[in-house]
Amino acid sequence: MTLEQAPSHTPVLFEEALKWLDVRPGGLYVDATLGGAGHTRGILERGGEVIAFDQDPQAIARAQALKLPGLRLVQANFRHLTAELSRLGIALVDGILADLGVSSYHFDDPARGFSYRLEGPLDMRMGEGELTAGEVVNTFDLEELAHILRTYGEENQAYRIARHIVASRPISTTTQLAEVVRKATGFREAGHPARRTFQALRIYVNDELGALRELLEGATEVLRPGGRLVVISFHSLEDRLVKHFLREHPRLLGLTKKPVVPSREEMESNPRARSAKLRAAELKGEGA
Ligand SMILES: C[S@@+](CC[C@H](N)C(=O)[O-])C[C@H]1O[C@@H](n2cnc3c(N)ncnc32)[C@H](O)[C@@H]1O
Repeated sequence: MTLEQAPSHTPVLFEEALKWLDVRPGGLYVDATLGGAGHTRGILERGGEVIAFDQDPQAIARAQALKLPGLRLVQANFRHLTAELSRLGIALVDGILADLGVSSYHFDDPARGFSYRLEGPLDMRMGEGELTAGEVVNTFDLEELAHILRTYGEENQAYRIARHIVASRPISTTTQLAEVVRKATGFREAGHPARRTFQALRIYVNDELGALRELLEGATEVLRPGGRLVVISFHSLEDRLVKHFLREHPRLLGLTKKPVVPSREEMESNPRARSAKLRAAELKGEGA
């Protein structure tokens, strides 16, 4: 089964996330990444109330249609966590969950431009930002492009790929870009050679690492003492950022020495889960 064919709504590390979040009846939780509402439903089923964020209007609309009691929806980037909560009159919450990145809905919809296997426009915006992957690919200079591919894709052949991109302009679709990368790299490796290029563009277009940093900072301001922060990440850049933040923040107590990873069964049944890493921390008490 390819990534694109994975069931559209299978939440990753479902039981583990709810366990580390320590969901209690009557508690108030933030799901910073609503997506298909899988984790949100789990929290609601355990008696928690949820304020769920998603920057994608389609995710919000799908969840609205479910009319789930105990769920409040916020269409916003999670980097605005504290401002949005204060707009709702909420000072403190009992737990915050973030299941980062794009959802299977994004990969499955060729029009969103996330998949290098499905023909679509070079968009890759999760929310309503202005910058598209097409603009980056077609207007950024060689050095900028190579920097993006190296930094956010950890791509060894960044300069070579960037040179081919510049020489092949204009590039208007996902599969055209994938083909340019394939030619540039000489298709030597296992997996699709465009995977890292697509990851890099997506992270850059959505400023994923900047938003994550602000979410983590915000979380330390709105968690009640003893409240839990649980983050599931899908690539090493995110995981590194989360690991260091949880270790180094003076108000957080790390709960997971090593990241929690999916079972073999979960990895086999849901390919998207393969690279998932969960880390959890607790906000220290006032006197700690
Ligand atoms: C991996 S999916 C979450 C799946 C969800 N946990 C479930 O069980 O269905 C991530 C979701 O978070 C959203 N998202 C990613 N980054 C975001 C951000 N900075 N602010 C708000 N939403 C974001 C995406 O639009 C996507 O719908």
